[in-house]
Amino acid sequence: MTAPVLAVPVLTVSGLTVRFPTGRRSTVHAATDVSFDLVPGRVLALVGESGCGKSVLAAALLRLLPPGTEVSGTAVLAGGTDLLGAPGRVLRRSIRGRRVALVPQSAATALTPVRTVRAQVEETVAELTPDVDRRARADELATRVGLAPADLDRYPHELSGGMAQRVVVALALAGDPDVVLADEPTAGLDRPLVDRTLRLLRSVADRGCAVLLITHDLGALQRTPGLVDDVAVMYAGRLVETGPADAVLGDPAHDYTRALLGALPAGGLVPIPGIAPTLTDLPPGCAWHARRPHSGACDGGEAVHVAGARTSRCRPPAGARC
Ligand SMILES: Nc1ncnc2c1ncn2[C@@H]1O[C@H](COP(=O)(O)OP(=O)(O)OP(=O)(O)O)[C@@H](O)[C@H]1O
Ligand code: NI
Repeated sequence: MTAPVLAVPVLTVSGLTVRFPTGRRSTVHAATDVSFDLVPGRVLALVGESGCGKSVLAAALLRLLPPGTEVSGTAVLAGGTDLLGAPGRVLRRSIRGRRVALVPQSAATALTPVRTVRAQVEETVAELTPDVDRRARADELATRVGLAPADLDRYPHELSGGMAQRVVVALALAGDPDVVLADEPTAGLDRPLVDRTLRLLRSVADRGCAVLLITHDLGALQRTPGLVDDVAVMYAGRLVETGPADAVLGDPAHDYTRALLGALPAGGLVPIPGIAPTLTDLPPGCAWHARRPHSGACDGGEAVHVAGARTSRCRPPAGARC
């Protein structure tokens, strides 16, 4: 019997906490004590309702949050650089785009309308890898994301939404990053394009990148098994459940994950009960418990239960040790 190959993370996020002071007594608790690993060749989907802190998490990792934001915790790349602690100069020169790249939410706003796509891709190539032939590299990146090199000679408005989305993935791949953070890359796309974009990100991981896919489209993950490897469920700024995708989506441990799945067409379109908490005014203890006090599905505590590769707050997954 061969021993299992241990996956070595390329990015280890520990205790990431983000606070936006918004007034004399008011603070947005956008992310609280978030920990996860990103592993080469794997896609981790970060899911949760609108406003739960997903985008803030990605922006924190790239240090794109406004001045005055309070960020604590660590996010350590293989080799030792802490994304949250490294000087801005180091981030700009050797990390952003080169080791950690972002696929933004909207291709339309990421691309300049007045220049051809080729000009924009070649500019990024020249900036990140000045020694390579930029035209050849741009063509290679286009092919890699499923575009014809001739497509690059068009202006952004001449591309379909799906093609524009491919261009921003090509831009993210230009510096050959180890980590790709994709923030709602399928927002506003129709179902075939959602599936195509997700398959593209799967192929990016299959070539060795670690991918964080932020999405609230749980349905897309459910209808194509194998698209993502792992799932982290975020609620009110905290990860309430993490684990392999088939386990989390097929047999959720946390009541909130069950509620999210139940709100999908396949789950019966049951609205998530109660209202999402305000992140300036979180209850002590478990915020989901406060929303569903009589569900019997939560002990109201904050304990993280662990079973193999799965974790769940409040409610143990099968086989958990407490
Ligand atoms: N600069 C800021 N100042 C104050 N609050 C902010 C700031 N940026 C984000 N927030 C708040 O942080 C919380 C988390 O926002 P975030 O954009 O991360 O949510 P999300 O999970 O990505 O939602 P969506 O799925 O709608 O994109 C929200 O309450 C938001 O209003
Ligand atoms: Ni709870």
